[in-house]
Amino acid sequence: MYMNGVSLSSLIVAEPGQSYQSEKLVNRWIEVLVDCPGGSGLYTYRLPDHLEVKPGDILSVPFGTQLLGGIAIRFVTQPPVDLPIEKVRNVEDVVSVGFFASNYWELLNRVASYYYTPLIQVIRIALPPGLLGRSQRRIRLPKNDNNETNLSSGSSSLPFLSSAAQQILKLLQAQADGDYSFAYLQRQVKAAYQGVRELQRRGLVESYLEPPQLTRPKQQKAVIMIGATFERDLTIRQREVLEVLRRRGGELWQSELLQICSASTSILKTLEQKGYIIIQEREVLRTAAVFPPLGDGTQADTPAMDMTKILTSAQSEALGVITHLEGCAIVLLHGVTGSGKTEVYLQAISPLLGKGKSALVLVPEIGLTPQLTDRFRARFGNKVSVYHSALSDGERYDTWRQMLTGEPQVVIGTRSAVFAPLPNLGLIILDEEHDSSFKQDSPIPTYHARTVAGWRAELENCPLVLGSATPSLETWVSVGEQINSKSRSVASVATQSQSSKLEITSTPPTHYLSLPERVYSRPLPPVEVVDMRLELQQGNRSIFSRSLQSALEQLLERRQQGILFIHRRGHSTFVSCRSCGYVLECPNCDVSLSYHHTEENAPQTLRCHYCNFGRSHPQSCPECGSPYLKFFGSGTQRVAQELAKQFPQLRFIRFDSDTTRTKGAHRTLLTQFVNGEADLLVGTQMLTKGLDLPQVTLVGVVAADGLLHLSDYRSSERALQTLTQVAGRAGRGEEPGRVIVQTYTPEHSVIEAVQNHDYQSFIHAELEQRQALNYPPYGRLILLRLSSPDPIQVENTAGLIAAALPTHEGLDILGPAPASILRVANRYRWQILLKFAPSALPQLPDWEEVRQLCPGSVSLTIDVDPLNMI
Ligand SMILES: Nc1ncnc2c1ncn2[C@@H]1O[C@H](COP(=O)(O)OP(=O)(O)OP(=O)(O)O)[C@@H](O)[C@H]1O
Ligand SMILES: [Zn+2]
Ligand SMILES: [Zn+2]
Repeated sequence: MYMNGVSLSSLIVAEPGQSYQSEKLVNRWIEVLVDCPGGSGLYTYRLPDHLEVKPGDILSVPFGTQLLGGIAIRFVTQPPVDLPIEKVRNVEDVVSVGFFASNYWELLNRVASYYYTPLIQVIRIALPPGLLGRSQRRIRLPKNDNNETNLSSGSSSLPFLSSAAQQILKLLQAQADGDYSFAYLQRQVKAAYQGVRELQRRGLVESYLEPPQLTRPKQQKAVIMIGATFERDLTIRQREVLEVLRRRGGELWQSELLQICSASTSILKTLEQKGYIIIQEREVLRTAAVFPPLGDGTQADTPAMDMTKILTSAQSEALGVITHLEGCAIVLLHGVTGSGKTEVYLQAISPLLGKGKSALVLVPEIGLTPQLTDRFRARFGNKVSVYHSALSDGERYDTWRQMLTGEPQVVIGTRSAVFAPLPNLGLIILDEEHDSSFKQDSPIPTYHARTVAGWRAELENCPLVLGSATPSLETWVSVGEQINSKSRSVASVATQSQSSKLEITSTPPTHYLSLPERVYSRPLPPVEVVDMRLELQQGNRSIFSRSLQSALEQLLERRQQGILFIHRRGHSTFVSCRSCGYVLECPNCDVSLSYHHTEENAPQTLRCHYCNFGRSHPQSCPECGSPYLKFFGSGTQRVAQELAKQFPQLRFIRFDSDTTRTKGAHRTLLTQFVNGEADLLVGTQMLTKGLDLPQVTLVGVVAADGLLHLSDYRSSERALQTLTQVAGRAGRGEEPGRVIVQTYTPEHSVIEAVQNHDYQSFIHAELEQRQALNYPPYGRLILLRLSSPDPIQVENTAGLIAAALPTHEGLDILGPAPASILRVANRYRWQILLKFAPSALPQLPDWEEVRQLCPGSVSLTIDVDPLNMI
């Protein structure tokens, strides 16, 4: 397999065939993963005697009328019962031995076994779609040491070869590169298959799998401004568009410009005709569509101005530890919000690239990445690529190939990027490691990128850095606990001036590194808690407390910017009738519908946040006909409406999954905000994840209560993380910040911890509770999720399974119980929770047997270490 003139197989195969799981060649049946349009899956083939195959090899197999590439997955003792033996076809050949580097193959196997998932499902997430189907088997003359095609051996014909072999050799020698597709040779030469085998045996030719050619580079329209004066012939609208373009330096992608201005292409055509702009097709590397940098260049790091920063002493101490690590180690970088963790990452990666190594940077959500990607790109230029599931197949494929070149590079991606096939990995960074989006709930494997990253670091023998201002309790216990119990006597970590570290000698070694202060010793913002019960008692019926109202007014006066955090998107969480109390519900799920009202003239809709069912908002109650329908609970839209009513001069941008649905929307909205086109950013969870906007001085939490009262054992931890993170967006620049948290339960321990910036005391109290109840990080959980369109069958099956589970000490079986929302998308859901001490693991049931208890209509997902219990 060759790409860019480099042998792919030599890159990704460390030691071909050495440490694959040793499955003995006792069976003649093998399951092969075939992946092409029209047929994707695991198929059973017969192994001819003369072929030696190991799992992980690339084979060529007949499929319909084609010959396709496939990955050997595992040997089986017999073909599936429904497949008559005479119908089983033979593996045609081995194309590439050890396609996967052995440690990568080992990683996939570990994921499969820990998450009780068939290996094929794991390979599926690791490989870009359609890889095998699009690849082509080729035959070539071997290269000599100078990488030139070795033609000498065959300049005269070799009499001991069969005629097919001679003909093939002749064809290859006549061709400049000595290289043909196997399909071509088969058309040209009779018995080409035997001929090729014969030549391969004698080492006269090689067989390899060539991935598809890069599809035509993607072209995208760019708008370029020409001429600087605006004449009278312009409408106001046209002038606006030009103004935006000018403010952005005179060049923008057309799609982006249209999005910012909410304009149509016709306006650009007119401007082009009038000679103000030109529209040009430009080539974009699909992996690198990040032009232009966020903002006007004064806020974000841009190539022109980005410089390695002089580190604070805590940063440089942390960096020193990280850069001196040898081999595998797990590092918790616990830095308060705005302490400059990203700068540590950047400087830790920099020397690696020089040594020919690559780095993997995992982030929670793609909404976060425009800023982070810009920073990395500013530092490392085109060595940076982005890999996440929202990429198109083509983009994913390009990036995947780019990684396999082995060039030292930095890959930034979301959880699935933990499988990015980077050879020569020197460092893995998992930023905002506490974030639950690193966990996949479905489909299987229900992996946690942090767990997989730990294995990967071990197998690649490189460090893993887990960064957070609010570390997860899991990480805290595995890395930070010891240092923490020591420093508990220290008054408060925030007053420690030096970073502290501790090495715990276990395998792999762990390090706790702390950045207890913000850069330039900027203070963490004071947090004011407002008791909304008192507001109401004192006659304030607005959703904004008096305190928040005056802060918003101040914001306007001082021309500063702020963020308003709301727990939910949409307008209201439910709509009900004032006359009869009827609540509008989703016909498919057991939840109420949320009211959505997107724009001035858009139709008002009711939407289900679980299955996305939508309907128009009724004029009157479907039950009693009363016209008085009332909205309860406030989402982002409602808050936006209230803002518009109470603060008409305040310009705001809504930042939630409703407004960031289109590609590039995150970037566009943030750019507008950075450029001062709005005073306030109003949004959900998305705001909490790593945004670095120095001009933000005010953060308001409209209602903390929605976060506090979720019914699972992690809700306090999660609430504190979210609130601390959102509070941490304030006061990151020169102006000090302030935070206002509105709540009906100001005495809640989470609220107190946010107010005092005291994460550690909270952790201790929380850990004690977890330990008492044997919840993670002390005990382990496995959640069996059952669902079916048939309510009776799923309940019965849940009962059957629960009864069949082994009972022994140390294994608690909770349930079966209906899920907290029984029906979603017309499927009824039941669950069984297994809780056990890690040592109980070997006595877990045989999941295959458990699966057999499920009738066809009931599906079972085994969620290992579940985070989301709904
Ligand atoms: N040594 C330094 N000197 C000056 N500025 C710095 C330094 N280190 C980082 N910064 C700047 O401080 C700001 C905050 O840094 P960064 O975004 O990395 O914080 P963080 O620790 O990741 O915060 P959070 O956890 O809240 O996302 C950034 O604008 C960054 O450019
Ligand atoms: Zn009614
Ligand atoms: Zn629904």
